[in-house]
Amino acid sequence: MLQLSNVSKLFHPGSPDEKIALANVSLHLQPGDFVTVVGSNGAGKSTLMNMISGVLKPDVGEVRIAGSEVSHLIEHQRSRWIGRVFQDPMAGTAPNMTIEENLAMAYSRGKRRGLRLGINSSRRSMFRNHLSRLGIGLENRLRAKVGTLSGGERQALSLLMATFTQPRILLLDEHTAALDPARAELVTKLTQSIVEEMKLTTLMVTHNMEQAIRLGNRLIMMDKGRIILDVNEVKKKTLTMEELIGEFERISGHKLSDDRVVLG
Ligand SMILES: Nc1ncnc2c1ncn2[C@@H]1O[C@H](COP(=O)(O)OP(=O)(O)OP(=O)(O)O)[C@@H](O)[C@H]1O
Repeated sequence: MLQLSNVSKLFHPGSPDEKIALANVSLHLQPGDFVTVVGSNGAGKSTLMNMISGVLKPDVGEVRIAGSEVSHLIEHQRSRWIGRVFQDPMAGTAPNMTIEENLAMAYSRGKRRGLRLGINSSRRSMFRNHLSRLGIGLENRLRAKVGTLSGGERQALSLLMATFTQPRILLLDEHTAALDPARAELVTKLTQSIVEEMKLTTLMVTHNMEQAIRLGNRLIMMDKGRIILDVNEVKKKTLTMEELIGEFERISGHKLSDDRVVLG
């Protein structure tokens, strides 16, 4: 479903600020894979997500989604294949628009102009059905401005919007990191159920090691622009946090330097 082949990205090449963000990264995700991504500060996790979503283009290498080469396509040209939820609850939604307007916008994403429909009663009832699955009462607040929702409610809505049209790839960029523990757990549970139900191919960056081990069927660890550890479903089931951090230090040759790391 997703194939990165020998992808490299260098920022400010040839200058004293030169940074290797991705170094010859290859990654292949099967349909329905749910991969958690961990690593130290500056390891290249966000660059990897940006490379998949089209915010960045590789200097070298190629990106394929569902068999099509998309390396040359910019972000909005890939948007119908990709759903993304960011760390910042303000990022995925339009605060001055209502819940139903936000959902209508998400629903029309990637559709041809003529196929875009406004908000009518059948659409409203479809939105209500989707919202009720979140279990937080948003189905009764269709006309509330999104800016009035709490951070957790906004992230739940962002998740729904990102997955509304069954994207080929779902990118979760530390999407629970800015929430308090109870809200983070709620959004994590919603993520699990939506991903499982829709069988979405998912990549989730997290600084929470416990979450990285508990969720998904595969875990990759990055350091200095490379994937240094790739843990499969069987190994992940028995993996402990101590082993994961020990493996990181053994392979990378240095301590896991992550000022945001959460050990669970
Ligand atoms: N737009 C940019 N311009 C210059 N350097 C950049 C840019 N984006 C990222 N980098 C550099 O590329 C490297 C990888 O950064 P990236 O943000 O992908 O890491 P990360 O793993 O997401 O880190 P963190 O967990 O700290 O957010 C870092 O050295 C970073 O400073």
